[in-house]
Amino acid sequence: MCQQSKPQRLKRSSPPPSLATPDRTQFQSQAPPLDSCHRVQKAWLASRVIPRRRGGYLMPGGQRPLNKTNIRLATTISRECAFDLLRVLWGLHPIRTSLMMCLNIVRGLFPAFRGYSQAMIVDELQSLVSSGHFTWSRLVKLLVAEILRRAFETAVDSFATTNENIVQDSARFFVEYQQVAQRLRLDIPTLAEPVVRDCLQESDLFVRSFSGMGGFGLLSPFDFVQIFALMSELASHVLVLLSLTGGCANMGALLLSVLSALFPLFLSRFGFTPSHPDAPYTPQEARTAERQEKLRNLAYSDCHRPEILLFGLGPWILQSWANTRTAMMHDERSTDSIRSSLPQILSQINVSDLLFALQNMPLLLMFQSSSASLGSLALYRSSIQSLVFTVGNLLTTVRMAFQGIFLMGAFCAAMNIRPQLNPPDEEVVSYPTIANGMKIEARHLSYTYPGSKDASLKDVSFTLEAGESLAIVGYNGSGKSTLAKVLLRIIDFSEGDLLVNGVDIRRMSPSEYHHHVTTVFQGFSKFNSTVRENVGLGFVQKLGSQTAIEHAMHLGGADTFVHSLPNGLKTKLDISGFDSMPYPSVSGATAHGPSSRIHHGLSGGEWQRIAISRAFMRADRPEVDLLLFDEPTSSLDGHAQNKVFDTIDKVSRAPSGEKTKTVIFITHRLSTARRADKIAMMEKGTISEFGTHEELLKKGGSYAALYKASV
Ligand SMILES: Nc1ncnc2c1ncn2[C@@H]1O[C@H](COP(=O)(O)OP(=O)(O)OP(=O)(O)O)[C@@H](O)[C@H]1O
Repeated sequence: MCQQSKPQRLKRSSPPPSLATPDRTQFQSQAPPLDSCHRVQKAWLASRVIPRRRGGYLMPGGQRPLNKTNIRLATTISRECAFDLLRVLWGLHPIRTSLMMCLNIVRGLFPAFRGYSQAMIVDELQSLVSSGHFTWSRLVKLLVAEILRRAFETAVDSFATTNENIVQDSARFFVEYQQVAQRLRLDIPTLAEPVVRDCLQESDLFVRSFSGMGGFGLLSPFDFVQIFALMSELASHVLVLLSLTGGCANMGALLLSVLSALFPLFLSRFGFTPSHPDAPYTPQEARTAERQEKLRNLAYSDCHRPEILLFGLGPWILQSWANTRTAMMHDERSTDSIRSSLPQILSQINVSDLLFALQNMPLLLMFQSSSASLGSLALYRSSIQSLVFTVGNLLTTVRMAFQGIFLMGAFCAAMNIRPQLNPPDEEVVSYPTIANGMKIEARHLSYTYPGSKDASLKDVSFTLEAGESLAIVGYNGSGKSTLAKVLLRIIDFSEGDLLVNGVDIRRMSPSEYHHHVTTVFQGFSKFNSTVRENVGLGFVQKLGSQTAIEHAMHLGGADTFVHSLPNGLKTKLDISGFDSMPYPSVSGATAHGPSSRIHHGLSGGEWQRIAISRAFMRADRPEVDLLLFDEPTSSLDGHAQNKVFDTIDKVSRAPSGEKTKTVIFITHRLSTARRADKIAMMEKGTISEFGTHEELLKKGGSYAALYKASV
């Protein structure tokens, strides 16, 4: 299957007609050889082209017209990915899946079998009546036999449904897991590509089709089994009809039969059909569902992406999501097993359906003197109706399957998108550790944001020795944060070189590099969670350690106000500024405990202290060589600000006083900037002045002017 092979790297190349701008990224055309995954990507992309509309692409989820080109593309996708994907899904539960296929084919035979069996009953009754030896006991016996047959059918149906649910659940877990994992792997530049976003959106639709969220074109691979069932049903009806000889043209009897066929409908309208209320949502299930959704959103969220990448939260999110998903599936399965108990099976026997057995009574009475076989008449009638119905169903299913193939293609293509910042496997080098922190050499760096006309970084060059501290200052919009993101390997640069400890940063795996840095972003994340998680996620391995979290909060100056919060570390923080609504439960009580209703808001400065504490969760770890803070104290009072910079200084040194970490901070407070060993003055995307505070003052340039203005 595609996702088992090496993921494809995205590159800029000549765009397809619908992605007309030359800068747009599309799936890489690696030639030669054009491997199977790439063929799927190309076929999926081509299927979105709107014919005769230059540059026109279908919206994600848009229906592909049934034409020659799309049939060819669907065939390519099926050949390259569908069968492999089905094989992997089959491998999750080989026996149950085989059973599911067989049972579906058997279930397809039920309607014809039912009609045939009823015809036999009717014929039997006809011969009883015409022979003049009519006895009620014989009739009751036949009806009981029919009811038992129906009960058997229902039991098989129920077993098949339970089996199918188990198979579908594991398949669903598999595809959802793959999807969430892939989302977490992707970096910001990759996710910024429109074609990647569309692909992920269609892939998401495919994954959702496993949840039974129907709609046209949403057909999971396991629903394809339905096609087999329908075909076996169709074949059985055709066989029955072929086996019937001649036709009885008694219109009155046919009319009577049609009216009696409508009778069950009346019954269901007046509430005789058993209802199947949804299982109530317990508070525990509500909490699990809420957490699962929250983690899924976190994996999908763009605003949290930098910190997820930087703090390496991918595996933690994935694991936590998998735990909640498994718990939910366990709950659903136990509900299913309760449902499949004997009384439940019996209650599923449809009363109105059973009455079908009585439908032929009027016919019998009418034809008791006739030599015509009532059974064959009834069978002929029901087979014709079923045949028409089955053909209609089959056509709809095939049309949905056709659309489903393209969504499956999107899923296979999405699984093979390679994060742009990841170096090719053959070029990867490990992060080289050197003494005293991280040495950074930037040479003529330039960067333009996608879609922007002007470069945000232009010809940026500087060298920072390991253990040195650098303050980046400058006017708003001069490129300071952009430079920070480039240095943190959150975004790429278009031109120039960036060496870290003497090695090209582009040759390092970003996730490995991120182990050696910690940061506070200017627009840091506010997680919709407890204080504990908001701080502890800075070093997820210590998330369970109260001591580590307390220590980080102490360094970040957050301990005092956190201790005064109603639930201390367990206080849920409100990121929206609005109280979140409690989750309703069946009993009318909230799904949360009493304390969890409290979502506490924080001031800007308090949030900033939480973000600083998060960075301090790992700042003093030996493997962390670079501390980068983008305006970390912009909301703090002067006293707190000095304390934070004292702490940064302390953390960046060994107990002996020797510098062990490189520090970079961006600030607008020049009184703070002068604490740094070096200062970079940024103007219009470039470093206009670089040196010590004294050197720059002496120079009398932009920095000196800015400094004089600030004091
Ligand atoms: N995502 C983006 N897409 C396009 N342009 C961007 C984006 N982010 C920033 N820019 C532009 O890049 C330039 C540099 O922005 P940057 O955030 O690096 O400035 P800054 O020096 O950090 O500003 P401030 O002091 O206000 O924080 C600005 O002109 C800004 O408009």
